[in-house]
Amino acid sequence: MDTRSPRLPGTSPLLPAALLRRLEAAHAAQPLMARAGEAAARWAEQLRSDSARPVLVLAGPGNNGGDAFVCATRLREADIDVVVVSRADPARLSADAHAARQAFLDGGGAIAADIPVATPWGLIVDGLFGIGLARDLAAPYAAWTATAQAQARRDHCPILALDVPSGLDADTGRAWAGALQATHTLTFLADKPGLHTADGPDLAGAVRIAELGVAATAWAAAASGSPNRAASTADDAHLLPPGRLLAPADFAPWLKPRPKNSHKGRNGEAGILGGAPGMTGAALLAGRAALVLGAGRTFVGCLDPQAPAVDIVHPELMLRRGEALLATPLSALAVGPGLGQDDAARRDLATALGLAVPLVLDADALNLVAREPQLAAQVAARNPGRAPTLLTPHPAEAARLLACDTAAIQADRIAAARTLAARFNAHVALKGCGTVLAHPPGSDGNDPANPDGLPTAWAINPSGNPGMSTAGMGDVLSGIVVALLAQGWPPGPALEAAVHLHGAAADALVAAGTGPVGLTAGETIPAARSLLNRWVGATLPLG
Ligand SMILES: NC(=O)C1=CN([C@@H]2O[C@H](COP(=O)(O)OP(=O)(O)OC[C@H]3O[C@@H](n4cnc5c(N)ncnc54)[C@H](OP(=O)(O)O)[C@@H]3O)[C@@H](O)[C@H]2O)[C@@H](O)CC1
Ligand SMILES: [K+]
Repeated sequence: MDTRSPRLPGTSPLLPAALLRRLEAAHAAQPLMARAGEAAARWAEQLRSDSARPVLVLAGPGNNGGDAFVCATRLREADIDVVVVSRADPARLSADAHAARQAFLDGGGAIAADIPVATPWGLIVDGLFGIGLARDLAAPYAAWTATAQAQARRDHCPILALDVPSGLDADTGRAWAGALQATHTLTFLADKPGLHTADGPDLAGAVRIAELGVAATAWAAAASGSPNRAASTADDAHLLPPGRLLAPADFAPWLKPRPKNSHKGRNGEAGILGGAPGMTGAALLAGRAALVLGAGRTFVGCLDPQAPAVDIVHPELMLRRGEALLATPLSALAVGPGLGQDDAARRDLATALGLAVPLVLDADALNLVAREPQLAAQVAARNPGRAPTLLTPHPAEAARLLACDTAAIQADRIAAARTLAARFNAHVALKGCGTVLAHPPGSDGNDPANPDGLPTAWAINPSGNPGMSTAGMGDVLSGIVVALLAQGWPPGPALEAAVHLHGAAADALVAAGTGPVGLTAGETIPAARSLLNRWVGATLPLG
Protein backbone atom coordinates (compact mmCIF):
# COMPACT_ATOMS: atom_id res chain seq x y z
CA MET A 1 0.00 0.00 0.00
CA ASP A 2 1.22 3.48 -0.83
CA THR A 3 1.36 5.31 2.48
CA ARG A 4 2.73 8.58 1.11
CA SER A 5 0.63 11.73 1.24
CA PRO A 6 -1.12 12.74 -1.99
CA ARG A 7 1.11 14.75 -4.28
CA LEU A 8 0.55 18.25 -5.50
CA PRO A 9 0.67 18.67 -9.28
CA GLY A 10 3.83 20.36 -10.60
CA THR A 11 4.26 23.39 -12.80
CA SER A 12 4.14 23.47 -16.56
CA PRO A 13 5.89 26.18 -18.59
CA LEU A 14 3.85 28.20 -21.09
CA LEU A 15 5.98 29.14 -24.08
CA PRO A 16 5.23 31.94 -26.53
CA ALA A 17 5.46 31.22 -30.25
CA ALA A 18 8.72 33.18 -30.71
CA LEU A 19 10.42 31.03 -28.11
CA LEU A 20 9.01 27.84 -29.62
CA ARG A 21 10.55 28.85 -32.92
CA ARG A 22 13.93 29.24 -31.24
CA LEU A 23 13.50 25.88 -29.62
CA GLU A 24 12.57 24.34 -32.95
CA ALA A 25 15.63 25.94 -34.57
CA ALA A 26 17.88 24.65 -31.82
CA HIS A 27 16.60 21.09 -32.45
CA ALA A 28 16.30 21.29 -36.22
CA ALA A 29 18.44 18.19 -36.63
CA GLN A 30 15.78 16.10 -34.94
CA PRO A 31 12.71 14.74 -36.79
CA LEU A 32 10.23 16.94 -34.90
CA MET A 33 7.50 16.86 -37.57
CA ALA A 34 7.69 13.07 -37.82
CA ARG A 35 7.38 12.79 -34.05
CA ALA A 36 4.50 15.28 -33.97
CA GLY A 37 2.55 13.41 -36.64
CA GLU A 38 3.25 10.06 -35.00
CA ALA A 39 2.07 11.30 -31.57
CA ALA A 40 -1.05 12.74 -33.21
CA ALA A 41 -1.84 9.44 -34.95
CA ARG A 42 -1.54 7.50 -31.70
CA TRP A 43 -4.03 9.78 -29.93
CA ALA A 44 -6.28 9.89 -32.99
CA GLU A 45 -6.57 6.09 -32.96
CA GLN A 46 -7.88 6.21 -29.40
CA LEU A 47 -10.24 9.11 -29.97
CA ARG A 48 -12.25 7.72 -32.88
CA SER A 49 -15.93 7.56 -32.00
CA ASP A 50 -16.60 4.77 -34.51
CA SER A 51 -13.78 2.61 -35.85
CA ALA A 52 -15.83 1.68 -38.94
CA ARG A 53 -15.85 5.30 -40.10
CA PRO A 54 -12.98 7.13 -41.83
CA VAL A 55 -10.93 9.92 -40.31
CA LEU A 56 -11.07 13.35 -41.98
CA VAL A 57 -7.66 15.08 -41.94
CA LEU A 58 -7.48 18.77 -42.85
CA ALA A 59 -3.96 19.76 -43.91
CA GLY A 60 -3.01 23.43 -44.22
CA PRO A 61 -0.35 25.29 -46.22
CA GLY A 62 2.36 25.37 -43.54
CA ASN A 63 4.13 22.99 -41.18
CA ASN A 64 0.92 22.32 -39.27
CA GLY A 65 -0.22 20.76 -42.55
CA GLY A 66 3.03 18.76 -42.60
CA ASP A 67 2.17 17.32 -39.18
CA ALA A 68 -1.26 16.41 -40.57
CA PHE A 69 0.25 14.55 -43.54
CA VAL A 70 2.49 12.51 -41.23
CA CYS A 71 -0.50 11.76 -39.00
CA ALA A 72 -2.55 10.62 -42.02
CA THR A 73 0.28 8.38 -43.24
CA ARG A 74 0.63 6.72 -39.84
CA LEU A 75 -3.14 6.18 -39.61
CA ARG A 76 -3.18 4.53 -43.03
CA GLU A 77 -0.30 2.29 -41.95
CA ALA A 78 -2.54 1.22 -39.07
CA ASP A 79 -5.23 0.27 -41.62
CA ILE A 80 -7.41 3.21 -40.76
CA ASP A 81 -9.38 4.76 -43.59
CA VAL A 82 -8.34 8.40 -44.04
CA VAL A 83 -9.61 11.26 -46.21
CA VAL A 84 -7.09 14.10 -46.49
CA VAL A 85 -8.28 17.50 -47.67
CA SER A 86 -5.60 20.01 -48.68
CA ARG A 87 -4.96 22.74 -51.20
CA ALA A 88 -1.38 23.37 -50.12
CA ASP A 89 0.81 24.37 -53.05
CA PRO A 90 3.67 21.82 -52.98
CA ALA A 91 6.04 24.44 -54.37
CA ARG A 92 5.48 26.64 -51.31
CA LEU A 93 5.77 23.97 -48.63
CA SER A 94 8.80 23.77 -46.32
CA ALA A 95 11.16 20.86 -47.02
CA ASP A 96 9.74 18.85 -44.09
CA ALA A 97 6.11 19.46 -45.01
CA HIS A 98 6.82 18.74 -48.67
CA ALA A 99 8.45 15.43 -47.73
CA ALA A 100 5.53 14.55 -45.45
CA ARG A 101 3.02 15.24 -48.25
CA GLN A 102 5.06 13.21 -50.74
CA ALA A 103 5.41 10.28 -48.35
CA PHE A 104 1.63 10.27 -47.92
CA LEU A 105 1.13 10.19 -51.69
CA ASP A 106 3.87 7.60 -52.20
CA GLY A 107 2.15 5.35 -49.68
CA GLY A 108 -0.98 5.37 -51.84
CA GLY A 109 -2.84 8.20 -50.11
CA ALA A 110 -5.05 10.57 -52.09
CA ILE A 111 -5.70 14.27 -51.53
CA ALA A 112 -9.15 15.83 -51.97
CA ALA A 113 -9.61 19.52 -52.74
CA ASP A 114 -12.78 19.85 -50.66
CA ILE A 115 -14.50 18.17 -47.74
CA PRO A 116 -16.89 15.42 -48.95
CA VAL A 117 -20.40 16.29 -47.83
CA ALA A 118 -21.99 12.89 -47.25
CA THR A 119 -19.29 10.84 -45.48
CA PRO A 120 -19.88 10.23 -41.77
CA TRP A 121 -16.62 10.65 -39.83
CA GLY A 122 -15.20 8.82 -36.83
CA LEU A 123 -12.82 11.71 -36.10
CA ILE A 124 -11.74 15.01 -37.63
CA VAL A 125 -8.06 16.01 -37.39
CA ASP A 126 -7.39 19.72 -37.66
CA GLY A 127 -3.97 20.35 -39.19
CA LEU A 128 -4.80 23.61 -40.96
CA PHE A 129 -2.89 26.20 -38.91
CA GLY A 130 -0.70 26.13 -35.85
CA ILE A 131 1.47 28.85 -34.37
CA GLY A 132 1.99 30.48 -37.79
CA LEU A 133 -1.49 31.99 -38.08
CA ALA A 134 -1.78 35.75 -37.63
CA ARG A 135 -4.99 36.79 -39.34
CA ASP A 136 -8.60 35.79 -39.96
CA LEU A 137 -8.97 32.54 -41.87
CA ALA A 138 -9.07 33.14 -45.61
CA ALA A 139 -10.90 31.11 -48.28
CA PRO A 140 -11.20 28.16 -48.47
CA TYR A 141 -10.15 27.63 -44.86
CA ALA A 142 -13.00 29.51 -43.16
CA ALA A 143 -15.52 27.45 -45.13
CA TRP A 144 -13.67 24.24 -44.20
CA THR A 145 -13.69 24.99 -40.47
CA ALA A 146 -17.44 25.77 -40.62
CA THR A 147 -18.13 22.54 -42.54
CA ALA A 148 -15.93 20.44 -40.24
CA GLN A 149 -17.67 21.90 -37.21
CA ALA A 150 -21.11 21.12 -38.62
CA GLN A 151 -20.12 17.61 -39.68
CA ALA A 152 -18.62 16.83 -36.25
CA ARG A 153 -21.94 17.84 -34.70
CA ARG A 154 -23.84 15.77 -37.26
CA ASP A 155 -21.64 12.68 -36.72
CA HIS A 156 -21.11 13.11 -32.95
CA CYS A 157 -17.39 12.75 -33.54
CA PRO A 158 -14.47 14.47 -31.78
CA ILE A 159 -12.17 17.07 -33.37
CA LEU A 160 -8.46 16.67 -32.60
CA ALA A 161 -6.47 19.87 -33.16
CA LEU A 162 -2.77 19.59 -33.92
CA ASP A 163 -0.69 22.04 -31.85
CA VAL A 164 -3.51 24.61 -31.50
CA PRO A 165 -7.07 24.77 -32.83
CA SER A 166 -6.83 26.50 -36.22
CA GLY A 167 -7.66 30.16 -35.81
CA LEU A 168 -6.55 30.46 -32.19
CA ASP A 169 -3.66 32.81 -31.48
CA ALA A 170 -1.22 30.64 -29.52
CA ASP A 171 0.16 33.59 -27.52
CA THR A 172 -2.98 35.50 -26.56
CA GLY A 173 -5.88 33.04 -26.72
CA ARG A 174 -7.66 35.37 -29.10
CA ALA A 175 -9.82 33.66 -31.75
CA TRP A 176 -9.49 34.92 -35.30
CA ALA A 177 -12.65 34.84 -37.44
CA GLY A 178 -13.35 31.32 -38.66
CA ALA A 179 -11.58 29.60 -35.75
CA LEU A 180 -12.33 25.94 -35.15
CA GLN A 181 -13.63 24.59 -31.86
CA ALA A 182 -11.83 21.32 -31.10
CA THR A 183 -12.67 18.76 -28.44
CA HIS A 184 -9.03 17.76 -27.96
CA THR A 185 -5.70 19.46 -28.65
CA LEU A 186 -2.30 17.77 -28.89
CA THR A 187 0.18 20.58 -28.50
CA PHE A 188 3.81 20.15 -29.52
CA LEU A 189 7.09 20.75 -27.67
CA ALA A 190 5.51 22.70 -24.80
CA ASP A 191 2.26 24.12 -23.55
CA LYS A 192 1.14 27.50 -24.92
CA PRO A 193 -0.50 30.45 -23.14
CA GLY A 194 -3.23 30.88 -25.73
CA LEU A 195 -4.66 27.45 -24.94
CA HIS A 196 -5.46 28.53 -21.38
CA THR A 197 -6.90 32.02 -21.44
CA ALA A 198 -9.56 34.08 -23.26
CA ASP A 199 -11.07 31.94 -26.08
CA GLY A 200 -8.41 29.21 -25.69
CA PRO A 201 -10.11 26.90 -23.18
CA ASP A 202 -13.37 26.91 -25.20
CA LEU A 203 -11.60 26.18 -28.50
CA ALA A 204 -8.94 23.72 -27.34
CA GLY A 205 -10.95 21.25 -25.26
CA ALA A 206 -8.76 18.74 -23.43
CA VAL A 207 -5.07 19.64 -23.89
CA ARG A 208 -2.19 17.15 -23.97
CA ILE A 209 1.47 17.97 -24.53
CA ALA A 210 3.74 15.95 -26.84
CA GLU A 211 7.29 17.04 -26.03
CA LEU A 212 8.70 15.39 -29.20
CA GLY A 213 11.78 14.09 -27.42
CA VAL A 214 12.95 17.58 -26.50
CA ALA A 215 13.68 17.84 -22.79
CA ALA A 216 11.07 19.87 -20.95
CA THR A 217 13.85 22.09 -19.64
CA ALA A 218 15.42 22.85 -23.05
CA TRP A 219 13.31 25.95 -23.42
CA ALA A 220 15.31 27.65 -20.68
CA ALA A 221 18.45 27.48 -22.82
CA ALA A 222 16.53 28.75 -25.83
CA ALA A 223 15.19 31.64 -23.75
CA SER A 224 18.57 32.66 -22.40
CA GLY A 225 21.70 33.56 -24.29
CA SER A 226 22.86 29.96 -24.72
CA PRO A 227 24.86 28.92 -27.81
CA ASN A 228 21.70 27.25 -29.13
CA ARG A 229 19.84 30.50 -29.24
CA ALA A 230 19.24 32.00 -32.65
CA ALA A 231 20.69 35.46 -33.16
CA SER A 232 18.75 38.26 -31.43
CA THR A 233 16.41 40.14 -33.67
CA ALA A 234 14.33 43.29 -33.48
CA ASP A 235 11.49 40.96 -32.48
CA ASP A 236 13.25 40.44 -29.16
CA ALA A 237 11.91 43.83 -28.09
CA HIS A 238 8.45 42.26 -28.14
CA LEU A 239 9.43 38.86 -26.84
CA LEU A 240 6.95 37.51 -24.34
CA PRO A 241 8.95 35.70 -21.67
CA PRO A 242 7.82 32.18 -20.69
CA GLY A 243 5.12 31.93 -18.06
CA ARG A 244 3.65 29.17 -15.95
CA LEU A 245 0.39 27.25 -15.84
CA LEU A 246 -0.46 27.64 -12.19
CA ALA A 247 -0.62 24.55 -9.96
CA PRO A 248 -0.44 24.03 -6.19
CA ALA A 249 3.26 23.11 -6.44
CA ASP A 250 3.90 26.79 -7.28
CA PHE A 251 2.95 27.86 -3.78
CA ALA A 252 3.64 24.59 -1.92
CA PRO A 253 6.37 26.11 0.30
CA TRP A 254 3.70 28.22 2.00
CA LEU A 255 1.21 25.39 2.51
CA LYS A 256 2.53 24.73 6.01
CA PRO A 257 0.67 22.87 8.75
CA ARG A 258 0.07 25.07 11.77
CA PRO A 259 2.31 24.40 14.75
CA LYS A 260 0.53 22.73 17.65
CA ASN A 261 1.61 25.63 19.86
CA SER A 262 -0.58 28.10 17.92
CA HIS A 263 -2.84 30.98 18.97
CA LYS A 264 -5.02 33.42 17.07
CA GLY A 265 -2.41 36.15 17.29
CA ARG A 266 -0.15 34.05 15.03
CA ASN A 267 -2.73 33.99 12.25
CA GLY A 268 -3.06 37.68 11.76
CA GLU A 269 -5.69 40.39 11.64
CA ALA A 270 -7.51 40.67 8.33
CA GLY A 271 -9.49 43.79 7.47
CA ILE A 272 -12.16 44.39 4.82
CA LEU A 273 -13.19 47.92 3.91
CA GLY A 274 -16.32 48.41 1.79
CA GLY A 275 -20.03 47.92 2.38
CA ALA A 276 -21.50 51.25 1.28
CA PRO A 277 -25.30 51.66 1.50
CA GLY A 278 -27.00 48.86 -0.42
CA MET A 279 -23.76 46.85 -0.69
CA THR A 280 -22.99 45.59 2.81
CA GLY A 281 -23.43 42.02 1.56
CA ALA A 282 -20.23 42.34 -0.51
CA ALA A 283 -18.17 43.31 2.54
CA LEU A 284 -19.73 40.52 4.61
CA LEU A 285 -18.97 37.92 1.93
CA ALA A 286 -15.34 39.03 1.83
CA GLY A 287 -15.18 39.03 5.63
CA ARG A 288 -16.65 35.54 5.87
CA ALA A 289 -14.15 34.28 3.32
CA ALA A 290 -11.25 35.80 5.28
CA LEU A 291 -12.53 34.24 8.51
CA VAL A 292 -13.14 30.78 7.06
CA LEU A 293 -9.84 30.71 5.17
CA GLY A 294 -7.97 31.06 8.42
CA ALA A 295 -7.33 34.69 9.44
CA GLY A 296 -6.85 34.83 13.23
CA ARG A 297 -9.25 37.77 13.57
CA THR A 298 -11.33 39.39 10.86
CA PHE A 299 -12.60 42.97 10.97
CA VAL A 300 -15.15 44.31 8.51
CA GLY A 301 -15.47 48.09 8.14
CA CYS A 302 -18.67 49.22 6.43
CA LEU A 303 -19.30 52.69 5.05
CA ASP A 304 -23.06 52.30 5.46
CA PRO A 305 -24.03 53.90 8.77
CA GLN A 306 -27.03 51.51 8.87
CA ALA A 307 -24.84 48.42 8.43
CA PRO A 308 -25.59 45.62 10.92
CA ALA A 309 -23.53 45.52 14.11
CA VAL A 310 -23.20 41.76 13.97
CA ASP A 311 -23.15 39.07 11.28
CA ILE A 312 -25.71 36.56 12.54
CA VAL A 313 -24.27 33.78 10.32
CA HIS A 314 -20.71 34.45 11.47
CA PRO A 315 -20.75 36.32 14.80
CA GLU A 316 -16.96 35.71 14.88
CA LEU A 317 -16.63 38.69 12.54
CA MET A 318 -15.94 42.06 14.16
CA LEU A 319 -18.02 44.69 12.39
CA ARG A 320 -16.93 48.33 12.56
CA ARG A 321 -17.48 51.61 10.77
CA GLY A 322 -14.97 52.32 8.01
CA GLU A 323 -12.95 54.94 9.93
CA ALA A 324 -12.78 52.68 13.00
CA LEU A 325 -11.42 49.84 10.87
CA LEU A 326 -8.68 52.07 9.49
CA ALA A 327 -7.60 52.87 13.07
CA THR A 328 -7.40 49.14 13.95
CA PRO A 329 -3.95 47.47 13.77
CA LEU A 330 -4.17 45.06 10.84
CA SER A 331 -1.87 42.49 9.23
CA ALA A 332 -3.52 42.91 5.81
CA LEU A 333 -6.39 44.90 4.35
CA ALA A 334 -8.72 44.49 1.36
CA VAL A 335 -10.47 47.60 0.08
CA GLY A 336 -13.26 47.46 -2.45
CA PRO A 337 -16.08 44.97 -1.77
CA GLY A 338 -19.21 47.15 -2.03
CA LEU A 339 -17.10 50.28 -1.47
CA GLY A 340 -18.96 52.64 -3.83
CA GLN A 341 -17.31 55.75 -5.22
CA ASP A 342 -18.58 58.62 -3.08
CA ASP A 343 -16.47 61.09 -1.09
CA ALA A 344 -16.30 58.86 1.97
CA ALA A 345 -15.09 55.94 -0.15
CA ARG A 346 -12.46 58.11 -1.77
CA ARG A 347 -11.27 59.49 1.58
CA ASP A 348 -11.05 56.05 3.20
CA LEU A 349 -9.23 54.60 0.19
CA ALA A 350 -6.66 57.42 0.32
CA THR A 351 -6.12 56.66 4.03
CA ALA A 352 -5.79 52.93 3.33
CA LEU A 353 -3.19 53.58 0.62
CA GLY A 354 -1.05 55.29 3.27
CA LEU A 355 -1.04 52.27 5.60
CA ALA A 356 2.10 50.14 5.69
CA VAL A 357 0.26 46.81 5.30
CA PRO A 358 -0.29 44.44 2.37
CA LEU A 359 -3.28 45.92 0.56
CA VAL A 360 -5.73 44.21 -1.83
CA LEU A 361 -7.66 46.56 -4.14
CA ASP A 362 -10.78 45.34 -5.90
CA ALA A 363 -14.01 46.61 -7.47
CA ASP A 364 -14.75 50.29 -6.69
CA ALA A 365 -11.31 50.77 -5.13
CA LEU A 366 -9.94 50.06 -8.62
CA ASN A 367 -12.55 52.30 -10.25
CA LEU A 368 -11.57 55.18 -7.94
CA VAL A 369 -7.88 54.64 -8.75
CA ALA A 370 -8.74 54.67 -12.47
CA ARG A 371 -10.72 57.89 -12.04
CA GLU A 372 -8.21 59.86 -9.95
CA PRO A 373 -4.58 60.26 -11.00
CA GLN A 374 -3.64 61.26 -7.45
CA LEU A 375 -4.83 57.92 -6.09
CA ALA A 376 -3.09 56.10 -8.96
CA ALA A 377 0.17 57.87 -8.07
CA GLN A 378 -0.33 56.88 -4.43
CA VAL A 379 -0.74 53.22 -5.44
CA ALA A 380 2.38 53.23 -7.60
CA ALA A 381 4.42 54.90 -4.83
CA ARG A 382 3.65 52.23 -2.21
CA ASN A 383 6.62 50.27 -0.93
CA PRO A 384 6.38 46.79 -2.53
CA GLY A 385 8.48 45.30 0.29
CA ARG A 386 6.77 46.63 3.42
CA ALA A 387 3.44 47.56 1.87
CA PRO A 388 2.79 45.42 -1.21
CA THR A 389 -0.26 46.14 -3.35
CA LEU A 390 -2.41 43.46 -4.98
CA LEU A 391 -4.90 44.35 -7.72
CA THR A 392 -7.73 41.99 -8.73
CA PRO A 393 -9.46 43.67 -11.71
CA HIS A 394 -11.92 42.05 -14.07
CA PRO A 395 -11.38 43.05 -17.72
CA ALA A 396 -13.64 46.14 -17.55
CA GLU A 397 -11.83 47.42 -14.44
CA ALA A 398 -8.49 46.71 -16.10
CA ALA A 399 -9.64 48.71 -19.12
CA ARG A 400 -10.50 51.69 -16.90
CA LEU A 401 -7.10 51.46 -15.18
CA LEU A 402 -5.28 51.40 -18.53
CA ALA A 403 -7.63 53.92 -20.22
CA CYS A 404 -8.58 51.58 -23.05
CA ASP A 405 -11.61 49.48 -23.89
CA THR A 406 -12.37 45.99 -22.63
CA ALA A 407 -11.81 44.46 -26.08
CA ALA A 408 -8.22 45.76 -26.03
CA ILE A 409 -7.63 44.07 -22.67
CA GLN A 410 -9.12 40.79 -23.89
CA ALA A 411 -7.10 40.89 -27.10
CA ASP A 412 -3.92 40.38 -25.07
CA ARG A 413 -4.66 39.58 -21.45
CA ILE A 414 -1.07 38.71 -20.60
CA ALA A 415 0.22 42.04 -21.88
CA ALA A 416 -2.53 43.83 -19.95
CA ALA A 417 -1.69 42.11 -16.67
CA ARG A 418 2.06 42.74 -17.10
CA THR A 419 1.42 46.38 -17.98
CA LEU A 420 -0.73 46.85 -14.87
CA ALA A 421 1.94 45.18 -12.71
CA ALA A 422 4.58 47.55 -14.08
CA ARG A 423 2.47 50.71 -13.96
CA PHE A 424 1.17 50.21 -10.42
CA ASN A 425 4.16 48.35 -9.02
CA ALA A 426 1.68 45.70 -7.92
CA HIS A 427 0.82 42.02 -8.01
CA VAL A 428 -2.06 41.63 -10.45
CA ALA A 429 -4.76 39.03 -11.05
CA LEU A 430 -6.61 39.90 -14.25
CA LYS A 431 -9.77 37.86 -13.75
CA GLY A 432 -11.78 36.04 -16.41
CA CYS A 433 -11.43 32.77 -18.29
CA GLY A 434 -7.82 31.83 -17.50
CA THR A 435 -7.03 34.49 -14.87
CA VAL A 436 -3.64 36.01 -15.65
CA LEU A 437 -1.24 36.69 -12.78
CA ALA A 438 1.63 39.15 -13.12
CA HIS A 439 4.09 40.36 -10.53
CA PRO A 440 5.85 43.70 -10.15
CA PRO A 441 9.41 44.33 -11.27
CA GLY A 442 11.83 43.30 -8.55
CA SER A 443 9.59 40.65 -6.96
CA ASP A 444 10.73 37.04 -6.63
CA GLY A 445 11.52 35.31 -9.91
CA ASN A 446 11.16 38.54 -11.85
CA ASP A 447 13.93 39.47 -14.25
CA PRO A 448 13.81 43.26 -14.56
CA ALA A 449 15.63 43.15 -17.88
CA ASN A 450 13.00 41.82 -20.29
CA PRO A 451 13.44 43.65 -23.61
CA ASP A 452 9.86 44.89 -23.68
CA GLY A 453 10.39 46.66 -20.36
CA LEU A 454 7.59 44.74 -18.63
CA PRO A 455 7.96 42.34 -15.72
CA THR A 456 8.79 38.77 -16.67
CA ALA A 457 6.95 36.83 -13.97
CA TRP A 458 3.48 35.85 -15.12
CA ALA A 459 1.21 32.83 -14.94
CA ILE A 460 -2.22 31.63 -16.04
CA ASN A 461 -4.62 29.94 -13.66
CA PRO A 462 -6.39 26.93 -15.20
CA SER A 463 -8.92 26.33 -12.40
CA GLY A 464 -12.44 27.74 -12.31
CA ASN A 465 -15.56 27.53 -14.45
CA PRO A 466 -18.39 29.65 -15.87
CA GLY A 467 -20.43 29.10 -12.69
CA MET A 468 -18.16 31.75 -11.17
CA SER A 469 -19.63 34.45 -13.42
CA THR A 470 -21.97 35.60 -10.71
CA ALA A 471 -22.20 38.39 -8.13
CA GLY A 472 -20.00 38.14 -5.06
CA MET A 473 -17.26 35.87 -6.47
CA GLY A 474 -14.81 38.78 -6.58
CA ASP A 475 -15.63 39.67 -2.97
CA VAL A 476 -14.90 36.10 -1.89
CA LEU A 477 -11.60 36.14 -3.77
CA SER A 478 -10.59 39.38 -1.99
CA GLY A 479 -11.40 37.72 1.32
CA ILE A 480 -9.32 34.63 0.53
CA VAL A 481 -6.34 36.75 -0.53
CA VAL A 482 -6.45 38.91 2.58
CA ALA A 483 -6.78 35.79 4.78
CA LEU A 484 -3.57 34.31 3.34
CA LEU A 485 -1.76 37.65 3.61
CA ALA A 486 -2.84 37.99 7.25
CA GLN A 487 -1.42 34.51 7.93
CA GLY A 488 1.96 35.67 6.69
CA TRP A 489 2.01 34.51 3.06
CA PRO A 490 4.13 36.72 0.79
CA PRO A 491 1.98 38.69 -1.68
CA GLY A 492 2.84 36.83 -4.92
CA PRO A 493 2.17 33.31 -3.62
CA ALA A 494 -0.87 34.58 -1.66
CA LEU A 495 -2.48 35.95 -4.82
CA GLU A 496 -1.63 32.90 -6.92
CA ALA A 497 -2.82 30.48 -4.24
CA ALA A 498 -6.06 32.38 -3.63
CA VAL A 499 -6.94 32.52 -7.33
CA HIS A 500 -6.12 28.85 -7.89
CA LEU A 501 -7.86 27.75 -4.71
CA HIS A 502 -11.03 29.71 -5.41
CA GLY A 503 -11.30 28.28 -8.94
CA ALA A 504 -10.55 24.75 -7.75
CA ALA A 505 -13.19 25.07 -5.04
CA ALA A 506 -15.76 26.08 -7.65
CA ASP A 507 -14.65 23.16 -9.84
CA ALA A 508 -15.12 20.74 -6.94
CA LEU A 509 -18.62 22.08 -6.36
CA VAL A 510 -19.53 21.70 -10.03
CA ALA A 511 -18.12 18.16 -10.06
CA ALA A 512 -20.44 17.39 -7.15
CA GLY A 513 -23.45 18.80 -9.02
CA THR A 514 -23.60 22.25 -7.39
CA GLY A 515 -23.45 24.34 -10.52
CA PRO A 516 -22.33 25.69 -12.83
CA VAL A 517 -25.89 27.06 -13.11
CA GLY A 518 -26.81 28.63 -9.81
CA LEU A 519 -23.45 28.27 -8.07
CA THR A 520 -23.27 30.97 -5.40
CA ALA A 521 -20.26 32.89 -4.13
CA GLY A 522 -21.02 31.93 -0.53
CA GLU A 523 -20.85 28.22 -1.37
CA THR A 524 -17.29 28.54 -2.60
CA ILE A 525 -16.07 29.64 0.85
CA PRO A 526 -16.37 26.32 2.75
CA ALA A 527 -15.32 24.44 -0.40
CA ALA A 528 -12.12 26.51 -0.53
CA ARG A 529 -11.49 25.79 3.15
CA SER A 530 -11.76 22.01 2.58
CA LEU A 531 -9.39 22.17 -0.35
CA LEU A 532 -6.83 24.35 1.42
CA ASN A 533 -6.72 21.93 4.33
CA ARG A 534 -6.30 19.04 1.91
CA TRP A 535 -3.43 20.79 0.12
CA VAL A 536 -1.71 21.54 3.43
CA GLY A 537 -1.66 17.78 4.09
CA ALA A 538 -0.30 16.91 0.63
CA THR A 539 3.29 16.88 -0.58
CA LEU A 540 5.21 17.96 -3.65
CA PRO A 541 5.85 15.49 -6.48
CA LEU A 542 8.78 13.33 -5.47
CA GLY A 543 10.56 14.05 -8.78
N1 LIG B 1 7.43 24.94 -33.58
C1 LIG B 1 7.80 23.65 -33.45
O1 LIG B 1 8.62 23.35 -32.69
C2 LIG B 1 7.22 22.62 -34.28
C3 LIG B 1 6.27 22.98 -35.21
N2 LIG B 1 5.60 22.09 -35.87
C4 LIG B 1 4.40 22.50 -36.56
O2 LIG B 1 4.60 23.63 -37.34
C5 LIG B 1 3.59 24.60 -37.06
C6 LIG B 1 4.03 25.95 -37.42
O3 LIG B 1 4.23 25.91 -38.79
P1 LIG B 1 4.27 27.22 -39.68
O4 LIG B 1 5.20 28.17 -39.11
O5 LIG B 1 4.52 26.77 -41.05
O6 LIG B 1 2.84 27.83 -39.49
P2 LIG B 1 1.37 27.24 -39.77
O7 LIG B 1 0.63 27.44 -38.51
O8 LIG B 1 1.38 25.89 -40.32
O9 LIG B 1 0.74 28.22 -40.84
C7 LIG B 1 1.56 28.97 -41.69
C8 LIG B 1 1.06 28.90 -43.08
O10 LIG B 1 -0.26 29.33 -43.13
C9 LIG B 1 -0.35 30.50 -43.95
N3 LIG B 1 -1.35 31.33 -43.32
C10 LIG B 1 -1.25 31.94 -42.12
N4 LIG B 1 -2.41 32.52 -41.81
C11 LIG B 1 -3.26 32.27 -42.83
C12 LIG B 1 -4.60 32.59 -43.08
N5 LIG B 1 -5.32 33.31 -42.20
N6 LIG B 1 -5.17 32.17 -44.23
C13 LIG B 1 -4.46 31.45 -45.10
N7 LIG B 1 -3.17 31.13 -44.91
C14 LIG B 1 -2.58 31.52 -43.79
C15 LIG B 1 0.98 31.07 -44.01
O11 LIG B 1 1.09 31.83 -45.16
P3 LIG B 1 1.84 33.25 -45.16
O12 LIG B 1 1.39 33.98 -43.91
O13 LIG B 1 3.25 32.94 -45.15
O14 LIG B 1 1.32 33.90 -46.37
C16 LIG B 1 1.81 29.80 -44.01
O15 LIG B 1 1.80 29.23 -45.28
C17 LIG B 1 3.33 24.37 -35.60
O16 LIG B 1 2.13 24.91 -35.15
C18 LIG B 1 3.35 22.85 -35.54
O17 LIG B 1 2.11 22.32 -35.93
C19 LIG B 1 5.90 20.65 -35.77
O18 LIG B 1 5.96 20.14 -37.06
C20 LIG B 1 7.21 20.33 -35.12
C21 LIG B 1 7.64 21.21 -34.05
K1 LIG C 1 -4.32 23.09 -35.96
